[in-house]
Amino acid sequence: MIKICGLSTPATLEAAIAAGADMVGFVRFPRSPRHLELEHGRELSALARGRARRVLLLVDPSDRELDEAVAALDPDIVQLHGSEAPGRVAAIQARTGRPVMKALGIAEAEDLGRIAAYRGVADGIILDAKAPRGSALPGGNGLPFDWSLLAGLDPRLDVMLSGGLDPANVAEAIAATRVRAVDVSSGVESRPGVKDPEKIAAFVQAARAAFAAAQQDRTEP
Ligand SMILES: O=C(O)c1ccccc1NCC(=O)[C@H](O)[C@H](O)COP(=O)(O)O
Repeated sequence: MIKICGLSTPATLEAAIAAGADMVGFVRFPRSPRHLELEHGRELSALARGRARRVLLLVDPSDRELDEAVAALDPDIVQLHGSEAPGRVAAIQARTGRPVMKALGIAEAEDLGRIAAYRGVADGIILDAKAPRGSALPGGNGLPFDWSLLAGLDPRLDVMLSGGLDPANVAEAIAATRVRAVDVSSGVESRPGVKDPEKIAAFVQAARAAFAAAQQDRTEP
């Protein structure tokens, strides 16, 4: 699974789909350079319908914000990138009728302990770099975390790796962590909020090759 997050123009959305992205992410967070107004989000999401899984990213949404955004973007998946507790994740699943992925910020080994509370509740877990103190954004900061922290993770736990990935490091990240899903935003941009079609294509190509190599390693006797 490859997710390109923070898409905000038809051209870059088309570039992500043409490159073979499995998921495309749309951000609703007013402080973000990737924030989409509802009508803009509705148009972009409609372009991707049936071509890639559309992920609506929200941060601690109220029920009203949730309802408005889901009605406009009609996402296939909701991604929660704030401090939503497991009970709120379950409530959002029930309210929207959509699968919910929960992002958890990771900086040190003990942060991985939070996975247990969401396992069996969230439909997917994204491990992202914890936002630096004082950062305006809870995600999308272009910062990696220490991938070696994932060495002890239960291999049956399918997580999506995020944070500071780019076309040059995604293969190393996949080889180091053995994840089967990756997520990128800043690493395929020319500046904050501006996606670069060439970087998107390079990222998807590098990730696909690395997934294929990892799969071969798993199946070889
Ligand atoms: O991308 C944003 O602007 C954003 C804003 C608020 C919450 C989350 C946000 N992005 C989350 C993502 O899904 C990113 O893809 C993820 O954090 C990785 O970002 P990056 O390190 O920039 O690749």
